[in-house]
Amino acid sequence: MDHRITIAGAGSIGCFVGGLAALGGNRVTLLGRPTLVDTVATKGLTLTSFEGCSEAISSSDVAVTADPQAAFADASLILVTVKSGQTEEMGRLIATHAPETAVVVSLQNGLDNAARLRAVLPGRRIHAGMVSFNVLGRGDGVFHRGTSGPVVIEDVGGECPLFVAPHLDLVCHPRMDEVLAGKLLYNLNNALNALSGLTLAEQLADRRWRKLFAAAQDEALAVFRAEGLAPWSMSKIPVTRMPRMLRLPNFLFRQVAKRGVRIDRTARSSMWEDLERRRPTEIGDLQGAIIRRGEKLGIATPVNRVIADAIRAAEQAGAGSPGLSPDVLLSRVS
Ligand SMILES: NC(=O)C1=CN([C@@H]2O[C@H](COP(=O)(O)OP(=O)(O)OC[C@H]3O[C@@H](n4cnc5c(N)ncnc54)[C@H](OP(=O)(O)O)[C@@H]3O)[C@@H](O)[C@H]2O)C=CC1
Ligand SMILES: CC(C)(CO)C(=O)C(=O)O
Repeated sequence: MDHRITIAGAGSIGCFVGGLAALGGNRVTLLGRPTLVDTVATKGLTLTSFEGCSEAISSSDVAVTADPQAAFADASLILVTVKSGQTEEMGRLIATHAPETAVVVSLQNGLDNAARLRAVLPGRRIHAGMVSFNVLGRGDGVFHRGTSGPVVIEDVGGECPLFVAPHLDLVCHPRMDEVLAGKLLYNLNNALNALSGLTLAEQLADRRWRKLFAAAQDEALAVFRAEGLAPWSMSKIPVTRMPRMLRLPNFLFRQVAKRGVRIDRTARSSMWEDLERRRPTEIGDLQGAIIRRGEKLGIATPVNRVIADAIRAAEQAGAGSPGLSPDVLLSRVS
């Protein structure tokens, strides 16, 4: 079915998913900041991918505006793609401007963005969602996908708002708490990648960074286990086995990693981009979620705390990625 889709917060994920949805025949409107509006209105979008594909979407095939009233007026499906810190604000814009019948899907990282939307949009149809792949903006309306994986949308009582979008693998799942817990386990590396200043491929090639990532995952897995939550695996490698895999020596890790998420040479975490652009990061919704849940359960999370503190220091310094050595963090956790 063709939808009238509004992208609520057009940045990396919003432009990529929205652009492909436009290519799939949906009527798409991007709600974005004025600079993005100017760029897309003049240059359209160019979407490239680690698989080598490249799609151009002309400005006549996708509407773009900074005006929430115009963006939401006749939406049938709203994809929320703002950072977690802006969820409530975007929810309130939806409450004011969007038809009651519009279905809302959160395509954000973190565990509870759909719940936050439900709190500001009572009575509306809200679905959690999860984008497993990475997208970075390259300027001039170009957005590049650097890793593999599906988009997962919550099946609520047999209803799941799928839409046509070439190149996207869209799937439904009834247990988004498990899917989002599985994604959070990957996202625990966002901060490490941002602190390293390296590409994901360079950073994960270094066993010292992988040991930090594994230790952060161990803490999160202990929290999820205590909560009775079984995290979903995004790749053929069961997510519960990832800490062991990450600790392998380089030559073995390289072999096993071939079965996991595919990563191209340019990909970096969205948190790296946040630091570089001097924007607040989502650390409170990633490491922070594990720290808070651990506190409630009496489970210690010292590694995630060290990582979160380092990100907060980098945010305050406002100088982009600090380009830390993993040894600095390892000395703080041991
Ligand atoms: N990038 C990635 O690879 C991935 C990201 N995600 C998740 O997806 C979500 C979105 O991330 P990402 O796409 O990177 O974020 P971006 O910051 O690139 O995109 C969000 C955009 O929305 C804009 N925005 C916020 N509020 C408004 C508003 N009221 N009106 C118009 N524009 C607005 C923001 O502008 P401004 O910055 O000025 O506020 C920003 O440009 C996050 O939760 C992230 O964790 C998930 C998987 C991968
Ligand atoms: C890198 C990736 C795909 C997984 O951690 C991500 O979600 C992000 O950059 O925010």
